[in-house]
Amino acid sequence: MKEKNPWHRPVTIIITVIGVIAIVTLVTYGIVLDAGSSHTSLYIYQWPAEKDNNTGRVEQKHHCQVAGKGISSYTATPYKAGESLISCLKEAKENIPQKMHPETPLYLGATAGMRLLKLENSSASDEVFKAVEKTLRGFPFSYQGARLLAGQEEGAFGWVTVNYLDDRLTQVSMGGFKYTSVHGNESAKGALDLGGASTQISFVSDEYNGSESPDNAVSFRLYGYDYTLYTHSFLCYGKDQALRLALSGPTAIMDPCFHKGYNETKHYAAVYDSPCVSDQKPQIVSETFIHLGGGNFTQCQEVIKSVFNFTSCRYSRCSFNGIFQPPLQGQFGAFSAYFFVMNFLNLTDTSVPLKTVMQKLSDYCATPWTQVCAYFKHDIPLKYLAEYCFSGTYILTLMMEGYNFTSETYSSIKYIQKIKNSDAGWTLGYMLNLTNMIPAEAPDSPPLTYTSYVSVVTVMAILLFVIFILILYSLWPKCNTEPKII
Ligand SMILES: O=c1[nH]cnc2c1ncn2[C@@H]1O[C@H](COP(=O)(O)OP(=O)(O)O)[C@@H](O)[C@H]1O
Ligand SMILES: [Ca+2]
Repeated sequence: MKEKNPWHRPVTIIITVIGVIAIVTLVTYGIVLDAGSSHTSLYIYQWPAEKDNNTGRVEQKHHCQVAGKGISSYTATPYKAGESLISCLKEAKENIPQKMHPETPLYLGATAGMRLLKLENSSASDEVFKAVEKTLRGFPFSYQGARLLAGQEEGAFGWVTVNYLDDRLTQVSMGGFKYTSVHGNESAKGALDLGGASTQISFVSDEYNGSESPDNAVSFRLYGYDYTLYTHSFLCYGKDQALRLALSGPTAIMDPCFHKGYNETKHYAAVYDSPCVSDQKPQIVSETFIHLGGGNFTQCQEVIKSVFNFTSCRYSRCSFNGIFQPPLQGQFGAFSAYFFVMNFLNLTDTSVPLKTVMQKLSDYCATPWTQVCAYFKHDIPLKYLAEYCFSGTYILTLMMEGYNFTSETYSSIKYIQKIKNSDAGWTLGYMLNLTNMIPAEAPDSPPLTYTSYVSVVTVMAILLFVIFILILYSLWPKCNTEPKII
């Protein structure tokens, strides 16, 4: 009979131990492309493969900014919208292990730029989506669709992201365990998202159950707790479209929202080729106008106020343009362009009194363009630089006049870019929803945290291995040192 190799079993055990550790530390990935009005971003998320239904486990692994403009700008050459995504998708291939590619879900969500294009020319928007889909399908990931997000979805998923990353979705950590606790409305944080073509406000309010203006209600059941969220997306009130609204009046020539000394010849088409303002196009023969800066914060505020309509409200209370809004409640996270603009202006600290914030912005707006340009032109793209006075004034006016924040409640807003290394925005909430990552019901018993789980399995595997070696050692044939009695 053939003798068994005594090393077979330890080798098998070592392989098993490595296998167990590999399984528990396996990582799953997901990709979401945010096709915004101004540009597209690709985000890769990762999370441990084994599901323990805990919150706060998904994190952003990689971010790639697509070169060029948003996909809605490629109406004349839709195939270029698809091509523009290739380099970021290649980066995604490099950042995700090859064997995981086929099971990595890939989503693309388009927001207000494509919403406007659909209004303007729906067949052009179909062509852009087709081109984008063709490119996405050409990559080895698990393509899950490219679609237009409704404004409510954009607002609601932004809210989910912020509250998920902030660990506010009804779970608290205590001594290594996560317990479900009745957090709900008291601890949920509102979300304010400012884009180029639309802006979203989303929050929970004890005074809103969805019965008044049901179009603004989004209901979730997350971790066993029901939330009814108030959300509204204002199309045309992102900062780029709002600038067009502000420019499209008689004030277009001497613009108080631009620095003194700013003097640019612009095409009327560049202002009016958008459904937000196309009906206001002046009947003028000339193709261009001169855009002159006046650098006056107070006058700029007045111009911006004029783009909001406060005249009619058929509900108990409204924000603007006749849109219902319940009373503001709790803290708010303000992200995307809110952060970019206020961060540039050095005004992200909301514990500073609002009066001081306004004074600083007023001083900035009054700074001559030559001075601003000389100071920043090497670090900041000129387009952004020229618009920061307008954008800062727009943000404060939107918050104070539009959404009814006051000098007291202003400090409840926090300007945020990232939470725990993940960007604040709708993409993470969108993926959590589509991958069913957030369960409706809370786990029955307090589960072990992932780290504790991996530690316990590892320690047990090592212990088993040591015990096995000891047993093996005890059974090993030994030289008998005792004198043999023959
Ligand atoms: O560094 C920056 N400074 C100022 N604004 C920025 C910066 N980076 C991005 N933005 C602005 O943020 C906004 C992002 O909007 P996005 O492209 O997501 O549109 P959407 O959400 O309305 O579809 C745009 O107005 C863009 O110009
Ligand atoms: Ca956006």
